[in-house]
Amino acid sequence: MGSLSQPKLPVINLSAKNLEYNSISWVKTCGEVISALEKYGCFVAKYDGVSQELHDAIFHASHDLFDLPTEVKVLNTSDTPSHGYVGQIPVIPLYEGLGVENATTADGVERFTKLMWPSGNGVFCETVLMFSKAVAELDQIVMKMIAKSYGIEEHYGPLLGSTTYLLKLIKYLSPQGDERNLGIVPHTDKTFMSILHQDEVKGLEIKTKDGEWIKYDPSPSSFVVMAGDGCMAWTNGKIEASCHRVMMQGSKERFSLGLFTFIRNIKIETPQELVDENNPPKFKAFDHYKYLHYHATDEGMRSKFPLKSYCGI
Ligand SMILES: O=C(O)CCC(=O)C(=O)O
Ligand SMILES: [Fe+2]
Repeated sequence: MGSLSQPKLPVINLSAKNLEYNSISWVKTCGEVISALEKYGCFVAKYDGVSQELHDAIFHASHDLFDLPTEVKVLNTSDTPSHGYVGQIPVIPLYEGLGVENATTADGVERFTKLMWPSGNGVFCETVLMFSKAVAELDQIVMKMIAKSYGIEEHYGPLLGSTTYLLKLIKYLSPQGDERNLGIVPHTDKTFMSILHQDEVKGLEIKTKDGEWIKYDPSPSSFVVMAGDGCMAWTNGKIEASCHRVMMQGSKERFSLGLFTFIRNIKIETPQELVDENNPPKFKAFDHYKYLHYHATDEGMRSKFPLKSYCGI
């Protein structure tokens, strides 16, 4: 495609008021969500579950967090690869991230807050919990739509019951000089679903199936809803995880947030409804956390398509 037409991601209104379950507008929106996910593996959701005040508060909280000394931030460790503190990585020197595990529960957020601020930080704790819960609702709206569209609603119940939420707070330094610098290398998320939100500094790019990079234009009421490898396996590849990267430019630092879902205790397994002679099964049932550990091995990191290397049929 020529440079005249800037490709854009579909924008879909998922605000609560026009989304009564199974209403005419719900069914219509459902169709838009599925076609966007099948085409791009992601879309931009307009969502009013996070107010402008909460948007301001969460980025304020994020600035406070990254202002802490590195010795404190590295205390955030995790048994799961890339769930704790990630920073000072030679291939992505601009990137720093901290994961809050079980971010939709008071216990999870309190544990993280206590680690970072032993004497407490009530505002941080409340803000993170409120933001995570609001964005988790958006995830559940989208998941219900996927399940309904594919006629696999009965399989969504157990999945929802086993869903855990990781909130990742991310900061990118501005590149030195005026080149475009890689903030994060092209990848697909190893999550089930990812919902990304950010401040006004651009940089997120999504690759289309034709290999073009779409530049995301952020706003406080916009969220990028993106399928991860887990969703790809569950839907038998009908929805592909989208490849994305962050390119940093200019003199401003960039702050972003990802609410990431993972499936604990049950295997991710393609429902029989999505398998027939024209659609043979593509992935074996697998344990999501074991997959995350596999991805962190040399073999997993070298693989061009780790989901396929791990559990492809
Ligand atoms: O910063 C962003 O917008 C994207 C972050 C990302 O892709 C990730 O953490 O997996
Ligand atoms: Fe990502």
